[in-house]
Amino acid sequence: MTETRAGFVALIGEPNAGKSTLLNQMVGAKVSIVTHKVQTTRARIRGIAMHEDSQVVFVDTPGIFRPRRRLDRSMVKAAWGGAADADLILLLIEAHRGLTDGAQSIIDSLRDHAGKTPVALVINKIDRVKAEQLLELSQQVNETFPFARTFMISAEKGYGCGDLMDWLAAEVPAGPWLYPEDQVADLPMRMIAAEITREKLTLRLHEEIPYQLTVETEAWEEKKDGSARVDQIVYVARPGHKGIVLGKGGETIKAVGQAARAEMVEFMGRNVHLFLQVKVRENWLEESERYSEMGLDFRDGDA
Ligand SMILES: Nc1nc2c(ncn2[C@@H]2O[C@H](COP(=O)(O)OP(=O)(O)OP(=O)(O)O)[C@@H](O)[C@H]2O)c(=O)[nH]1
Repeated sequence: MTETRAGFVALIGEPNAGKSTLLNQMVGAKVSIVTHKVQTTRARIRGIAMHEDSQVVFVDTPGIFRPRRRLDRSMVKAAWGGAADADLILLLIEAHRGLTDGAQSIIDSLRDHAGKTPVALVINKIDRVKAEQLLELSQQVNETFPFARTFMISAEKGYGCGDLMDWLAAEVPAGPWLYPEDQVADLPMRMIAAEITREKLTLRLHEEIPYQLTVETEAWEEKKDGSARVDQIVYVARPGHKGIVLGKGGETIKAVGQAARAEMVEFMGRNVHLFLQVKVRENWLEESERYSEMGLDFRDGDA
């Protein structure tokens, strides 16, 4: 019997570094929704890649950025918690932007938060620069932190992604798979569906609220006629937000539901019946139970 391996890989980087694009490339499906809107992702499982006998579970974090408001600080804390709990961390930087202030501040935080978790530097978007520039940048960034490895990739074109995947598959710890093989196919669909709805909410609502809401696919039922019934709950952090998400006479949630359903139909290529409910869940960021359901453990909360 061959030995199985499995582990969590946290993707960190400035907004737009290409985390979602890389995930899509590695997982081989449109698991993570690529959007031009910044900071749309929060710590959670974003995709599972099976590579030979390894199961690599990618955890995406919100754009780790410098906190300005209180909410941002708790988001950043959660993001770093997700990163430190992972088996490996990938720091994505953009080749053409180089070592930006934002990237530098993430590297500074890595010193405080990464602990013993190995961090690999992933220089993305190499299709946008010349080779000399790349070597110089790699050297410059490597002087700032003891990265376990450096990869130069183009997430969009797939360059270098195979080597990165080989490395991840070899580096995750030996052990049983975290998700049964037959669930791996199903789990992303539920996550994709939740992500689609969250994206529609983000596009429709004011700036502040989207970071304080989360969407979960509660139930997924396969119908005899080939369609799927999808029940989702939109959790908001404050009672006052419920009304905003619902909108006047339920207008907002209805429009979000229609847009999300249309995208799900297109994505899955079959009919979908989508049911959305809005519930209040205060302090959801601290709810470790929810996070552990997603494969993350936020027990001590001050990682
Ligand atoms: N030229 C080039 N563009 C890329 C590459 N990878 C990603 N992009 C583009 O960069 C933009 C941002 O990519 P995303 O994958 O959404 O970035 P992200 O880090 O997930 O962003 P957030 O979720 O907002 O933090 C998109 O327009 C991608 O098409 C690459 O290798 N080369």
